[in-house]
Amino acid sequence: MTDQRRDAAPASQPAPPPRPPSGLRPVPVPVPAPPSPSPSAPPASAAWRPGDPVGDRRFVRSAGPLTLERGGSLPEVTIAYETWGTLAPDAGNAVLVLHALTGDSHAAGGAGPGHPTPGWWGGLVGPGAVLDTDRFFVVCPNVLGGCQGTTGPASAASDGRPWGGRWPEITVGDQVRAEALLADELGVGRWAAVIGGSMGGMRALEWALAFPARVRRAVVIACGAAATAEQIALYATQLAMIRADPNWRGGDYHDRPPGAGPHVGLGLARQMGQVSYRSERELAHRFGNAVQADGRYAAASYVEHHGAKLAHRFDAGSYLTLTAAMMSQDAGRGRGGVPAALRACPVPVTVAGIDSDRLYPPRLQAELARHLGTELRLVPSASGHDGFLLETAAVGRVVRDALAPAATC
Ligand SMILES: CC(C)(COP(=O)(O)OP(=O)(O)OC[C@H]1O[C@@H](n2cnc3c(N)ncnc32)[C@H](O)[C@@H]1OP(=O)(O)O)[C@@H](O)C(=O)NCCC(=O)NCCS
Ligand SMILES: CC(=O)OCC[C@H](N)C(=O)O
Repeated sequence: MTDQRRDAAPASQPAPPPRPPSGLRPVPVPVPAPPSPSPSAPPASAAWRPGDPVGDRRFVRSAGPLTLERGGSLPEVTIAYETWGTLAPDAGNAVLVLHALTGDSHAAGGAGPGHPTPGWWGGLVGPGAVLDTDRFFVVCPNVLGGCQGTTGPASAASDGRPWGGRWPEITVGDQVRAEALLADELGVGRWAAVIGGSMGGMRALEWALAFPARVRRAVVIACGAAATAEQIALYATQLAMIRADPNWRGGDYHDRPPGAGPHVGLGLARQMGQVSYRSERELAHRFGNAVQADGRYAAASYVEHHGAKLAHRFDAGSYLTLTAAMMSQDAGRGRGGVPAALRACPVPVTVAGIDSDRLYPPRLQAELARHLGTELRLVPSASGHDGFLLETAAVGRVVRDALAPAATC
């Protein structure tokens, strides 16, 4: 596989001089850092076999093609994943944890080789934790279309060149069918639970609908049944920002020199996304209309920081294909519509939302809960949508309650 972060920002730029906030500042240049080879890609060595470890990650490769919902297929799919705990002989203790848009397989554990940051749900996974690894075998795969080891636009296609602009449109259903290949490989016939937030929640729901016999319980957090007009509008604008970057080149930039990718467009898309991930109240409280010593609005500086940070660690092609998959999310597609699909779901589903979430507002989880015939758990948080990552104690209680019946099954 190739370097999966070719859109990473170029090396050192001098800090711009302070200027008065005009609202018309030029496009910010991402914070400098030398692009490094992706720590997540499987070794290119011919000796590499599926399952061989890289850092804490392991990899499986599909035996054949993955047929895609929108047409076409991926001839071969590699899935990067991590596990914690021990799989019981009957495989009945396996729990699938699914990450959101820019997460990865590192749900728990410290930073280290292959992992620039600690696990994104570290408070929930571990010995004695809600997802008690003395009891459960926890599995977290990197999503199809991602850039942390699983096949995505930055990966090599059959001709050895990056997929780039040839990468096909994928859906949430395709992502889940790729994850089912991993379950097969691990020998997990039925998950004790499938759990996810945001884009991970969409996949947890899809697992329950597409593979009900393989899911004992699902926990669906901070998402809806189908993309809303506002989400589509926000996402479409973010995709346009990436495509408007001249370095996007129709998606064919992965074999260009490091730093020559569309990191400006990706950073702008993340800036916009970042606003939607947090609550208006939180931004007002944290930043108000304060101007920093460098002359920038604190709120602008904050989103620029997040845009720059993502441009260093994520692939623009992955951001685009994953965002497009969320835009096309519709749990009722091919199932007679959302109400019918949810009413027919035989899997017990726990539905939770973040009370200040403006991107996936609680009305969406209320709709899910109503049609699924379950109650809605609302997590109080000032942090908006990102509350599913930040409110680990409250989210942990939701997961703990959902898993309680598993002890007696
Ligand atoms: C988990 C997550 C929601 C963080 O939320 P958080 O802790 O509330 O963080 P905040 O929104 O307060 O942002 C903090 C950052 O903004 C910076 N910041 C705050 N105010 C700022 C300002 N006025 N100007 C510039 N930067 C500012 C902080 O310095 C900090 O920088 P750092 O993250 O580089 O240390 C976020 O990291 C995320 O979305 N992660 C993606 C999911 C994930 O974990 N992926 C795995 C990564 S491999
Ligand atoms: C829509 C979605 O998956 O949002 C996730 C936001 C989170 N901060 C992330 O970067 O993954």
